[in-house]
Amino acid sequence: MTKPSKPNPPHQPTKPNQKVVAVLGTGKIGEALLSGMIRSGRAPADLLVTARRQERADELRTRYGVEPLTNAEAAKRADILILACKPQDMASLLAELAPHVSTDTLVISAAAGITTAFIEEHLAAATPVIRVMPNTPVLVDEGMSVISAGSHATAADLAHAEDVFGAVGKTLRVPETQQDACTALSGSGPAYFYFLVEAMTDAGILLGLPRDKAHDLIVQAAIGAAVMLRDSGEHPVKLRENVTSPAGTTINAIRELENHGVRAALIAALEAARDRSRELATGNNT
Ligand SMILES: NC(=O)C1=CN([C@@H]2O[C@H](COP(=O)(O)OP(=O)(O)OC[C@H]3O[C@@H](n4cnc5c(N)ncnc54)[C@H](O)[C@@H]3O)[C@@H](O)[C@H]2O)C=CC1
Ligand SMILES: O=C(O)[C@@H]1CCC=N1
Repeated sequence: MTKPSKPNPPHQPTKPNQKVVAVLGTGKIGEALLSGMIRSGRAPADLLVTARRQERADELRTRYGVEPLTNAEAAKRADILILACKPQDMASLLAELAPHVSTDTLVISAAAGITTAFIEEHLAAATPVIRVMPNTPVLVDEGMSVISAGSHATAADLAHAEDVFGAVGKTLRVPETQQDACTALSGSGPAYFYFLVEAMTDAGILLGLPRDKAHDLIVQAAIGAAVMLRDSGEHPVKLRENVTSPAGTTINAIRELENHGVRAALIAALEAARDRSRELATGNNT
């Protein structure tokens, strides 16, 4: 593949060292990242977005003051491209971008399953590519973004990725071989907690509580438990034991969770998510 060069004149960022970042595919995670970058102090003038529908482009301009462009224009102007389309749309997006991405553009994919090798094959040789698996709590600056370098990404490229994603939560570097597992645990992770809250709220209804009270109680229990998990330094088993009084209420609930195979269900669920991530690797899986 021939090596395209950057257009002249380049986009001028508002700060001399500020990279221009483009989000290509501004759905749920793309918009969450965009809003996070703005909250973290990036000027809307240094942020570019692309959207397939005009209505969506107008919405993003109004909401964030960013400039919606075509994918080709964004690829020409940005220093960093964040690809946030579905894995199934990745091949066609890359085909559209390839003639316009120069080898000094950092390409970051947030798509589940899609490997850095797959992206590298579609772009000019030596294009730096990084795979990142964020999660939706980037919306509240409590995201977890798991980062792996492709074969041409440098330490400076990784630092740029950590700069972008670190502004909206934590980051963790892993070998790319662990990305499918991390996608199952962390990328999809928030959904499991929402599912548990939903189910426990239903349990509260069964026990006769109004839905809003049941919801508030479970959400606060979740927040308290999460903060203790993060800050107490205690193992989760110890934290659970501290709640579980002899001949008390909690142990009766735990026995039912074990009887119903909840632990095994969670292990199977995450394995299924990991397998789906692997299936999506080629992007052509519906
Ligand atoms: N939703 C989540 O919690 C997470 C999603 N991801 C990944 O992020 C990606 C997007 O997921 P969602 O935001 O949930 O999906 P979504 O369906 O909300 O967003 C995808 C967006 O990409 C746009 N798009 C598709 N092809 C395009 C193209 N050629 N040019 C410009 N825009 C294009 C669509 O119009 C849509 O707005 C997926 O690859 C997913 O694996 C990663 C981590 C977490
Ligand atoms: O469900 C999905 O495929 C995406 C990737 C991780 C979270 N959401």
